[in-house]
Amino acid sequence: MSTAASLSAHASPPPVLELRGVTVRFGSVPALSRVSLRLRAGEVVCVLGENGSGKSTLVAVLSGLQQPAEGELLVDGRPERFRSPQQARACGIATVWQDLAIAPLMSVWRNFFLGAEPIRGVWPFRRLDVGRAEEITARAMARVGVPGLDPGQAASALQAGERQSLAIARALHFGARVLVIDEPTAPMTVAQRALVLQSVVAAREAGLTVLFVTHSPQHAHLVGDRFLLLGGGRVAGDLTREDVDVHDLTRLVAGGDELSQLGDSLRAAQRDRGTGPATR
Ligand SMILES: Nc1ncnc2c1ncn2[C@@H]1O[C@H](COP(=O)(O)OP(=O)(O)OP(=O)(O)O)[C@@H](O)[C@H]1O
Repeated sequence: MSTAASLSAHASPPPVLELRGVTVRFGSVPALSRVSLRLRAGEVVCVLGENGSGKSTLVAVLSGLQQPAEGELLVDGRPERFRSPQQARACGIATVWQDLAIAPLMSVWRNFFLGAEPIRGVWPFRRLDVGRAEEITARAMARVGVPGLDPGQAASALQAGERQSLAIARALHFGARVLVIDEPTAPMTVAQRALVLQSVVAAREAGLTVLFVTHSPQHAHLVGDRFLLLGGGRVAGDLTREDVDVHDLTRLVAGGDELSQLGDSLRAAQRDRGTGPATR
């Protein structure tokens, strides 16, 4: 094997999704400032930060709702420019929004398929295969930790966590590769919150990459492999599970200045160890 061929054979695959120096401004206010991040296959990266730190703007960029003023977005190492959420979806990026738009009067299975329902028979005798649609929906929901759900019931009967699970199950079923989840800030029971976390774990087990935006360091530490800390629209820290325990993470998210200082010293330490990412 030639040197070049052996190098490429051993090169690690590019990140599934990468941002390089992304800046978003609203008027003169930068909501994101030169943000770089890399999402690798099968990892859960949690995004944490105070109100106004840029979390929603980051979600908007990744989901094609907001185009950056500067910087690059790469999918599998290829530069992409999302001009709409459809383009992000076509690249396998599914976003589960806080305030999910569901059709409350339609059944759970109808909401699951939304236009992609299984059909049986041949034209002109084509029929919607309701039995199969219900079976697929029930199986997909069980996979994300909601077993025994009646897929025929109205979606309005679902609680907040179950609605998130439905959206995650849908993304899994329809072949998303990256799941961007904006955890609802609205009050939820512990059981409903647990469902969202369970769905995150199920997505990772299915090999998906997950970017999980949460206000809770405790939730982040339960499911995350890495923690991206935003402060004032900048990446103030990019930490692994080995870097921080849940108490450190909680303290860091609560204290902005300390967070940036710790982020700086951790990045310096990573550079010294040669383990840090090149662009941060
Ligand atoms: N459409 C907009 N027009 C003007 N400024 C905006 C807009 N959206 C966000 N901003 C500003 O950009 C900054 C980042 O906001 P963003 O909503 O991304 O933060 P966040 O971390 O998601 O906050 P929260 O946790 O409160 O949702 C804030 O200063 C916010 O006021």
